[in-house]
Amino acid sequence: MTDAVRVESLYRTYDAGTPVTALDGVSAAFAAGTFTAVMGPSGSGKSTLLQCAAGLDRPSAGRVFLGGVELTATGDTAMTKFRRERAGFVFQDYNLLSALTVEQNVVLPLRLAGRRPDRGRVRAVLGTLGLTERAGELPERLSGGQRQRVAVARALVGEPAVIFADEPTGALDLRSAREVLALLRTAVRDFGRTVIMVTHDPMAAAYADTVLFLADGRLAGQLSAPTPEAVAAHLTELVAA
Ligand SMILES: Nc1ncnc2c1ncn2[C@@H]1O[C@H](COP(=O)(O)OP(=O)(O)OP(=O)(O)O)[C@@H](O)[C@H]1O
Repeated sequence: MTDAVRVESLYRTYDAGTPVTALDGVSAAFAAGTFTAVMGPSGSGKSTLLQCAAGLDRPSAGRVFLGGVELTATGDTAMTKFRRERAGFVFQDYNLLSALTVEQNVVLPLRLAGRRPDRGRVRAVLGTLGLTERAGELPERLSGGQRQRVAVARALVGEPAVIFADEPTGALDLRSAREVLALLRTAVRDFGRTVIMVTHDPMAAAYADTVLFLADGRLAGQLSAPTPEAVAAHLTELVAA
C-alpha cells in the first residue's frame, strides 16, 4: 500500500529565549485511505507534527513525503502549490472568511490553486453536507456545527489526497462533533481520502483506524481499531508517566 504521507526523523525546535524541542525524532507513515488520530498531552507536539506533515511549517531536520514527493526538498513556492493541490484542511476555529458566502468559502482553495470550480461537484458536496440552502449565506448566520461543515466541504471539494484536521470537533457540541467525524470517516471509507486528525477527545479518536500517541515530541504508542475506553486508558498512562 502506498503511503499518502510519510515523515522521517522529524525534529522541530523553537528558539524563543529558552529553546523548545517540539518534535524530537518522529518517524511515521500514513497509508493511503486510512484515518489516523494523533493524541497526546498538551504540548506534546501534535499540532507541530500536523503542520510539518502538511507543509505548513518546515521541520528543523528530517524529511516529509506527501504522495511520494519530498516536500522538505522543495522551495516555498513549490511547497505551497503542492499543498494546495494535494491537501485539505479543517481547523478548530473553522477559518472561514466572514465576507464570503458559504459557497465562496468552499471554492476558495480551488481558486487559490488556479482551478476552475466544477459547479456540479460543488453542488454535490454542499448537498452531502446539508448546506444547499445555505450556499448564499455569510458564515456569521451559521451555527458552529454548520460552520465546521462548511470547512469540511471546503476541504473535500478539491478532492485532495490528504485531509489534515487540527481539533476539528474542539468547539462543537456532541451531535455536531459526531456529524463532522462521520463525514471525515465517509471521506476515507467511500472516497479513499487519507485523514490525519489531531484531537484531545477519545470519542473522536475512536472514529479513526489508528491512534498515534505523542509525548514530549516523541512517539509514545499506537492503537489500532481504538475504542474510547482504550484511548482514554493509554492517555491516562502517558499523563501519569
Ligand atoms: N511558534 C512557537 N514558538 C515557540 N514554541 C512553540 C511554538 N509552537 C509550539 N511551540 C512549543 O512546542 C511544543 C509543542 O507544541 P504543539 O502545539 O505542537 O503541542 P500540542 O501537542 O499540539 O499542544 P496542545 O494539545 O496544547 O495544542 C510546546 O512546548 C509549545 O509551547
